[in-house]
Amino acid sequence: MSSDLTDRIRTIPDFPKPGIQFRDITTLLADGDGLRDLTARLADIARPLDPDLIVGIEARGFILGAILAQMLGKGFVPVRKKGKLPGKTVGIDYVLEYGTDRLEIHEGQVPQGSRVILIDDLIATGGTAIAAAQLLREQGAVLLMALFAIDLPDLGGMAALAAEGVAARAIMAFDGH
Ligand SMILES: O=P(O)(O)OC[C@H]1O[C@H](OP(=O)(O)OP(=O)(O)O)[C@H](O)[C@@H]1O
Ligand SMILES: Nc1ncnc2[nH]cnc12
Repeated sequence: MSSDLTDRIRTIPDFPKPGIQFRDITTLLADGDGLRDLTARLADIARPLDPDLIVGIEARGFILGAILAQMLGKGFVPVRKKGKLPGKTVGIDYVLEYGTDRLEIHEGQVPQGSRVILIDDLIATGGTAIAAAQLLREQGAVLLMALFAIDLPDLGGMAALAAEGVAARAIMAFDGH
């Protein structure tokens, strides 16, 4: 837990709907020291695992994931929401609070047997990360770890990932929704 980094996260009440405390990483990203310290800590966790690829989840996982991939000298692969990728895709449907959504990657960008680290800015219920993990495993990837800047432990996402056999780490934690 890093209080310095935590202090750089802005909390916006009632966004995008009443009762949600939105943990906004843009204030940390806009702070050069904060961005350097956060990405250094992510890289310290990821580097010893010697991944082949960093896979980031749309949208804020792209920012951290691309920086992490560059720091490690590895490639970056985006997991996008339905219909955004131009090439042939493989995907997975997953259940949201209301209805379903779909995550997709470009076919062939996560080769069978590749050792990958999955990254996103935040884990809440874990639904998004679990769907992405399942998609990667369906491609035959070895999922080394899921990494997050922020965990919301009250929503149980890290526990849900553990129940799926996915190792996971987060740099910061915030109480509440
Ligand atoms: O653990 P979960 O309950 O699945 O929630 C976590 C997801 O929610 C946020 O993305 P959001 O859905 O806001 O999409 P965006 O990054 O495209 O704005 C966050 O960046 C994670 O991807
Ligand atoms: N409280 C929250 N803040 C920012 N992103 C989120 N995604 C899901 N819950 C969130």
